[in-house]
Amino acid sequence: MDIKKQFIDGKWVVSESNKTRDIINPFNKEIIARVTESDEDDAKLAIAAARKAFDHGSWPTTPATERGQIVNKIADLIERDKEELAELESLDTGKTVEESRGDMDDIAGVFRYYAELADKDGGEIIDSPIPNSVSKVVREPVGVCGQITPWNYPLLQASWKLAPALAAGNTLIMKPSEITPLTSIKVFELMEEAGVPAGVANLVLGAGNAVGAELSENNDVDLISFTGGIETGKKIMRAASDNVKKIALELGGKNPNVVFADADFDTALDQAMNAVFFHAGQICSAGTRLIVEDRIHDKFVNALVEKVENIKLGSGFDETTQMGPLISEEHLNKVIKYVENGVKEGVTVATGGKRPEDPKLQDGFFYLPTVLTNCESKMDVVQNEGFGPVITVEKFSNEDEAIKLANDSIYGLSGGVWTNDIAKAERCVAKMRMGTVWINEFNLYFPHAPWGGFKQSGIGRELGKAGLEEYTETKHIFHNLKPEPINWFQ
Ligand SMILES: NC(=O)c1ccc[n+]([C@@H]2O[C@H](COP(=O)([O-])OP(=O)(O)OC[C@H]3O[C@@H](n4cnc5c(N)ncnc54)[C@H](O)[C@@H]3O)[C@@H](O)[C@H]2O)c1
Ligand SMILES: C[N+](C)(C)CC=O
Repeated sequence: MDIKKQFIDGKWVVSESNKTRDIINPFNKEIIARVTESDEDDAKLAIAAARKAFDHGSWPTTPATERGQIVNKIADLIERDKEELAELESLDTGKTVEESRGDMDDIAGVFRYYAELADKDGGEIIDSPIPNSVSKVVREPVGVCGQITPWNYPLLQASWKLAPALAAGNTLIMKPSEITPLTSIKVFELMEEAGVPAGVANLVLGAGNAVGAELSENNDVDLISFTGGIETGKKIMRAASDNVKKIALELGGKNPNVVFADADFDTALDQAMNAVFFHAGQICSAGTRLIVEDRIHDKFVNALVEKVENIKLGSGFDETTQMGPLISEEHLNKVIKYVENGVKEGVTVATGGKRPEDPKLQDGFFYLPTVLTNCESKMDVVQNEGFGPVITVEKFSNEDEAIKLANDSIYGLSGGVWTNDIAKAERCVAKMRMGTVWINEFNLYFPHAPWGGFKQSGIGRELGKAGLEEYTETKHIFHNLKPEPINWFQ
């Protein structure tokens, strides 16, 4: 089997360590690829290449329009190779190819959005309070950016970092999750084809505690942008403090989905299911905390259980599959323990709560879609991010109680409210402490609107104009048109 390589200073190379890692298909545990395993030394080489390209290369000062054209070309190439990319993503993650195709459309859209935005901020003239002066504000690239991504949306999360970083004129080193590097490798080939100069975009592969830690602590890195779990985020924050790097953190969520009795029942039900069982619940913004008004609670739960029991599990390459496996054995075991713990806390398993018995699913990391009822806000199962196909259900009797339950979390990534009462919806979302709130919708995102978390769900924003600003420094330039001595010290 060919060894897939890392990309440093415009060259595809194997790690000096000569170590490799096998990439596993979570549907059947087959080895689908073998990749070079980068280590700290590879990360240092990649950082040095990015530093050189930033300090001495042309990319930061290339006209923004030209940078935008290259970013746009990357979008063209992603669209050209969409099917190959989608199949790779599904092989690597287990998600259905249909989902992966949707991801690839979103990803191309992200590159196009930032290509378009690249030359739109020409700076700002300030009305200077000082006579005979010009005061202006410009935005410049931050410098060398370390970018670390998770396994659940490998290329989508990468695109949210790559596209704005390149459009703003930075150089970068990306480290994808060691479990799912395949589409990132492919997109670096496309970036090379699109004309991104050598050293501007570097790719290292390998473990977080080696390569990721080096990117986070190295003094030649100016910004670290991370998407992943809260505990890793805390480590990165600590490591980044040595040279006071800029940090952008997109962390987990434990997202409330509040359903009032006056909501459109069938739509709220369908979307509540989609909010958590899509991609087997391995979504930061999954609506894992269902909070239902007591008047409809039993009817809603019964209907949910009936629908959930019909979800079809299988290979992401089977067109009839609705839900694939979890990403790995390690993660499956975490989900099993998470539900077991809930049972010890006193929840009722309304459906699921175990691995499927279907003989065709025994080789994959499958877990049945699970509904847990009789849940209380203080329980670990309600507070901790299980990151699997598991929904907890709580009930409320009035608006204040619904908001209190929704906000009872260390996280603040996203949340939804279902009601046909417009004023009630607006009152609720005004009080919900989350970076994204949906009214009569769940889990929707697009490049134009910012994404990120309140509270411990993160720092900073991706997507939208804010996602580009993360990759810029603001500089004030003051020009005295009539300099004269001050004579203070005479
Ligand atoms: N907020 C968002 O937009 C968003 C999006 C996707 C995923 N997530 C979160 O990601 C998590 C799931 O992803 P995961 O399991 O891959 O997360 P993770 O934190 O285990 O790993 C994420 C990345 O960090 C690297 N890493 C691990 N230890 C490191 C260290 N010490 N220093 C530097 N890097 C290190 C990993 O190798 C991987 O590339 C969930 O919590 C999910 O909510 C958040
Ligand atoms: C940010 N999102 C929703 C694309 C993936 C979260 O895991």
